[in-house]
Amino acid sequence: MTESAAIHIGFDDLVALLKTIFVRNGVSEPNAQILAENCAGCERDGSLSHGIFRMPGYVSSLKSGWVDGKAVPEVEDVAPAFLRVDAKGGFTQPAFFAARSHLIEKVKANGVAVLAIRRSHHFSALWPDVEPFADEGLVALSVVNSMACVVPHGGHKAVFGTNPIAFASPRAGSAPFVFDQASSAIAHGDVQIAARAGHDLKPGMGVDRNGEPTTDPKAILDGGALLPFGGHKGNSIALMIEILSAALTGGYFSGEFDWSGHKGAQTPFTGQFFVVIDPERGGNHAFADRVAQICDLVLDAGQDRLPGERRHNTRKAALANGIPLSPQNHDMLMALATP
Ligand SMILES: NC(=O)C1=CN([C@@H]2O[C@H](COP(=O)(O)OP(=O)(O)OC[C@H]3O[C@@H](n4cnc5c(N)ncnc54)[C@H](OP(=O)(O)O)[C@@H]3O)[C@@H](O)[C@H]2O)C=CC1
Ligand SMILES: O=C([O-])C1=[NH+]CCC1
Repeated sequence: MTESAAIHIGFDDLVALLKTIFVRNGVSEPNAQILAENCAGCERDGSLSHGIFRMPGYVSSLKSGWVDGKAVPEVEDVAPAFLRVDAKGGFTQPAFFAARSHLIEKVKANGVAVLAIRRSHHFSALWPDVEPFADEGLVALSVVNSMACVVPHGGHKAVFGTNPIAFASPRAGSAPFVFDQASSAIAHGDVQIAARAGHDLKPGMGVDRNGEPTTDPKAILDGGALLPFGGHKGNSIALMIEILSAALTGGYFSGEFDWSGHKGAQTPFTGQFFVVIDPERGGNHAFADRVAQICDLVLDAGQDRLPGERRHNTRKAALANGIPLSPQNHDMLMALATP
C-alpha cells in the first residue's frame, strides 16, 4: 500500500468500527469492546497478521456457530497462586479479563500466580495479553495452542498448532522488553498473507500435501503443513505449549477439536496458560535496571534492535498520524459493519 493511498483512522474510531462488527455478529457488548480494542491494537502496532486481516475470520467463525460471542466466563480460585477459567466456548480475551485483576492480587500476595484458561478461542497476537503486566512492573509469560498445522520435527502429520509464546518484562528507562513469536517457522496468518499477495516463502518453512519441502504458501495451505522453527528445538517448545495450554488447563490439543460440523469456523478452540511474577520478590531491588543492562549489552554487541521495538515505533506513528488502512481493507470493514 502506498502511503498516499492509505486511509488514516484514529484508534478510538477503529475500535468503535470493529465493535460494531462484533456486536452485529452476535458478540455481547462487553466482549465486543475487549475484542475490538485487542484487534485495533494489533493493527495500530503493525501486527498485521492479527489485526483487521482477521475480521472476516472472526465473523465467519461467529456465523458458523463455532464460537459463542456472548459466553460468560467462569473464574475458579483453586489455590493461593492458581486461577482457572472456563471460557465456555467463547473468546479467550474476555475470559482473561474476567480473571485479570484477581490474578494480579494473587501475584502481589504470593509473588507468583498461574492462570489456566480452557475451552477458549484465541485468534489474535499474544503480546496484548502480556505487555500490560510489564507496564505494571510485573513479569509475564503466556502460551496458547491453536489448530494442527505444524508437523513435528522429522514427522509426517500435523500435530501442533503454530503455538506462540510471549514474554514481557519491565525495563528501566524504556518500554518493556516484550517478545511474541510463533513456535512454527512462520505464523499461519503470514502464510495466508503471502498466498494472497502471491509471494513465495523462505525455504524451510513448510511442506506440501506430499510432505515435500515447498516455498509456495498456497501449497502449504492446500493440504500441506508448516514446520517448527529451529528443527527439534522449536519442536520441543511447540510440545511444551501443548502441555501447558491444553493438558494443564483442561483445553483441547491443537489436533483434538472437531470443527468439521461448523462450515466457516476459523478460530482454534484450545486453551491458554499464564505465569505472572512479581520481580520484587527476587530480592534484587534493581530488577528493571538489570533488565535494561542486559538489553543494552545485547544492542552494544550488535543486535539491530530488540523485539517489540518495531511495534512500539509503529504505534507511535499510528497514534500521531492515524492507523493506515488500505482502501480495500477500509471497504472490507465498512461492508462487515453495514447491515
Ligand atoms: N493466536 C494464535 O494462536 C497465534 C498467534 N500468533 C501471533 O502471530 C504473530 C506473529 O508471530 P511470528 O511470525 O512468529 O512473529 P515474528 O517472527 O514477526 O516476530 C517475533 C518476535 O521477534 C521480534 N523480531 C522480529 N524481527 C526481529 C529482529 N530483526 N530483531 C529483533 N527482534 C525481532 C518481533 O518484534 P516486533 O513485533 O517488534 O517486530 C516479535 O517480538 C505473533 O503476535 C503471535 O502471537 C502466531 C501463532 C498462533
Ligand atoms: O497466525 C497463526 O498461526 C494463528 N493465528 C490465530 C490462530 C493461528
